[in-house]
Amino acid sequence: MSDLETFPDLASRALGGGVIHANDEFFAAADHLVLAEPPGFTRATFGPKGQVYDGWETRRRRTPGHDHAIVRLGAPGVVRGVVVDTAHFTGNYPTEASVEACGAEGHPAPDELDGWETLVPRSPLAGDSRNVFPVDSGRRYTHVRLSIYPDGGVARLRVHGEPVADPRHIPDRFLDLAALEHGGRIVGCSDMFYGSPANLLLPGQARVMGEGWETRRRRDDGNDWVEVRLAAPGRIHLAELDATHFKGNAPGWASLTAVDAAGERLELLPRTRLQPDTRHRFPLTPDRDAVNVRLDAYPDGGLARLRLWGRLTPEAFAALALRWFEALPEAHAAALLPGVERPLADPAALAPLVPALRLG
Ligand SMILES: NC(=O)NC(NC(N)=O)C(=O)[O-]
Repeated sequence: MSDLETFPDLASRALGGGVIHANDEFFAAADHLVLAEPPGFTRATFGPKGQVYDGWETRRRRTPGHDHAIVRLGAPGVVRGVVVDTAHFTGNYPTEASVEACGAEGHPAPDELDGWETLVPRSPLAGDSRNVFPVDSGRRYTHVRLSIYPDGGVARLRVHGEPVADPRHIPDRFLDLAALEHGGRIVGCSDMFYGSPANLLLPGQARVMGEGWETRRRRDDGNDWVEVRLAAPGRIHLAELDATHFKGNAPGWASLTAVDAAGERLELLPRTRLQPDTRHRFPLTPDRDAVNVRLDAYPDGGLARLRLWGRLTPEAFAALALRWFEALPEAHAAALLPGVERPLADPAALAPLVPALRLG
């Protein structure tokens, strides 16, 4: 895994990303760009329009110009890099591509988006390849626009980055502190033989076993584990250990251990029996706030999702609100709080936008 791929794909359908516009989809629908699974290909498979591709493919241009598609990110955030994957496009890949992004308020239609900023300038592409472009912007974007020159096919567009949660979507400072879309992430794991632990933190329910975290069969006396860095420090009140789809391979037992800001360990859930194919909920009453949580699975097995519902400390909520506002693109920040200078000296300046800051 490259360094870039340790950041989640903000555009992925698995996080709720979607293609909201493409000027041409003659050969293959742009919706394929954000599918989580790697692109496939079956040679000499022809539909009514031509060869079937698992990607976005436009017709051969006979007029000047270029083609483009717009993706709404599943989790808005700071982009660290983009992968324009031309897998299986050999005689029909675009010779160049560029990527722009913007930050929008609310739920805009494609033609209402503006303030596009360049993430990747017009750059050459290789065919049947992962074309990797590091991005150094620091801004929080909600949409990206892929332009291809002059036309052709792209299998996937990966937009790796750090999700930045909107504090206005966190009522009463209560949220799933482990969720990828809020900024939770995996920082350690004993085994990911059959499935990535990052799947545990995705939204929604897994459709099949392959959408969860699964280890190989253990043949020693140890046990498997995964460690989560919470989106921000908070008090966990409900843990959800979802073993849905794991019927012959759910862990027999599980425990949860938190680490607080001082590095002290805190037992959240003692070793507890699990049932196969079951969504377990455990109300918790810890006396301290957590920063990291380790899930131990005994002895091995798989889980579909891990949710750690809890309340952010007032300081953590203020820090999260500040991070969000400081990362907004210039025009977006100015539209929300006209005349306010950044960096903000005090997060209280955000109270007109984020009333929960007043509750302290
Ligand atoms: N063999 C092809 O892939 N041809 C064409 N594309 C499709 N999808 O048939 C083309 O013109 O790029």
